[in-house]
Amino acid sequence: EESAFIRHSQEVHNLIQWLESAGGFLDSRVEIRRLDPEDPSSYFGVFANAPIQENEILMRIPGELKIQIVDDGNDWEYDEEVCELSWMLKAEFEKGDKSKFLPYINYLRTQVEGQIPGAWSSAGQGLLLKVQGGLRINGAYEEEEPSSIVSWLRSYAEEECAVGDETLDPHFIALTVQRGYDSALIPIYDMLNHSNHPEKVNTMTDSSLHDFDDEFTVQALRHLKAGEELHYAYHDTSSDEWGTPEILRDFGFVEGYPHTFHISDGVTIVVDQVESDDGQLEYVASCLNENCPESSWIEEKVQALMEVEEILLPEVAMAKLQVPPRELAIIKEYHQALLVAFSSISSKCPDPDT
Ligand SMILES: C[S@@+](CC[C@H](N)C(=O)[O-])C[C@H]1O[C@@H](n2cnc3c(N)ncnc32)[C@H](O)[C@@H]1O
Repeated sequence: EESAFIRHSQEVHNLIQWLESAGGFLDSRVEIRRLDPEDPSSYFGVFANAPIQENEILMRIPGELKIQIVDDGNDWEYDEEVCELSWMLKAEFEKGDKSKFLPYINYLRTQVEGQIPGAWSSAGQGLLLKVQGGLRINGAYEEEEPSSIVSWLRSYAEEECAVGDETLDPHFIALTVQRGYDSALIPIYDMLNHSNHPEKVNTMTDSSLHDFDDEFTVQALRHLKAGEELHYAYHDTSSDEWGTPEILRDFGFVEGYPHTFHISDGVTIVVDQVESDDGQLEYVASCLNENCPESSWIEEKVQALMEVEEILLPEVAMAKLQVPPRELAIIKEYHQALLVAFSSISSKCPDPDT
């Protein structure tokens, strides 16, 4: 009993009941549970617990369950959407039991603060900035300062989303960015985790995604095996400028391979991990359109990352910098991802002196 409770959580149970009572649907072969059912601190994901055929409907979310910005016929800018949706979320939190999204709000209340770099401790933010160095970060429309990987949230809270003198609690902005889909927060669907690995992306949504108020349908992209986790790609890394650093900024984790780094206009490094003939895992890096950065640039980056590793990581290990363990683990993963990317691409980069 106890373990079933930890596995599913009361909040998730209530969420599914709410979905069904509103005329929505979640296939009984689809289970929402913690990644590690035995660990009550692990996060949630969505799994197929029996085989499912290609194209079968996995879930249907009625339009009225979505928290969605009002379609006023205007083309909203990205930051306007994020701010508007975040204010709407705050309003629902403040309605208490009177929110018509109560089961959803109660689930979101379980989400702790500090999940994304913008909400990390200042020690964690400082260390991440050292790892990031001058590496490019993209916004919705243009390049941002590399430091915006941590500073954007505060800037949204105090500037972009402020209304007059009233600033917005950054936690609502973080929740919206981590879980929102364009102009909407979509309960249940937002329990799916991210992957951009071609073999792991296994769900698709219908075109009603961008239609206001419409019901929202998720289908199996291919045959699903029992036990498989359901994923979709939070960003189409081939068509927009969101790569591994931007996923870290917005969602608070280092994605699995393949990794993508948009390092300057028209220059993108993609790194994949593949199994070689003798069964070993190895990294294969390439530059999109064979547009590679200069070798001196790569050398500089590798050098800077080695310095961070040699000087900072042991220091942090001695707890001098007091970076919380969860943040440190993510920073180390990111550091490693960058080092792998730059050292594996270097042999393919032109040396201007030759
Ligand atoms: C839309 S929610 C997905 C549901 C979430 N895991 C939960 O427990 O409610 C997005 C958040 O889930 C986590 N997440 C999603 N995909 C992940 C992945 N591939 N690895 C690690 N964390 C991931 C991140 O915290 C992210 O900000």
